[in-house]
Amino acid sequence: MKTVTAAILMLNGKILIARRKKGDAPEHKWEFPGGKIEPGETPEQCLKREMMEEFGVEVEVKDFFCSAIYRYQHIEIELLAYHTVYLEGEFQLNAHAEIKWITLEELKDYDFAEADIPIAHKLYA
Ligand SMILES: Nc1nc2c([nH]c(=O)n2[C@H]2C[C@H](O)[C@@H](COP(=O)(O)OP(=O)(O)OP(=O)(O)O)O2)c(=O)[nH]1
Ligand SMILES: [Mg+2]
Repeated sequence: MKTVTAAILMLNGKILIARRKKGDAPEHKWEFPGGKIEPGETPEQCLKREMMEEFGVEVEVKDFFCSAIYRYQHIEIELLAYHTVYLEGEFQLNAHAEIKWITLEELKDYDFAEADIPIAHKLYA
């Protein structure tokens, strides 16, 4: 099982969501950005690194929010979601098709990766 981190990033009352690229399974789905933990990394270090790699922004990783385990056809992942705070940097799209800032109410209108659905529900509840 792969452990994957995901960022819950709120700014000005909106939450960041990112759409996966074509060819990047689960392709075209929306997610809370992040990525796989590398050897020797804490989840917090991983998420800070991923936000820099994927968007060129600095974040501070705060409290753990929730986790979800999901088995895709080729990979089983444990997704660890953390609250994060934006620190600095202009958002660049280094790894995603697009990003959006949406209200929590709007989460239900987006087609999220299966593993993210419980996280989105918990945020909206
Ligand atoms: N980061 C992230 N990955 C997710 C989410 N939901 C979900 O199913 N995944 C899956 C997709 C992948 O199978 C796996 C990790 O994806 P990833 O593509 O972000 O990994 P990574 O940034 O480390 O990228 P790479 O080095 O593997 O290219 O977790 C999510 O909300 N955030
Ligand atoms: Mg990623």
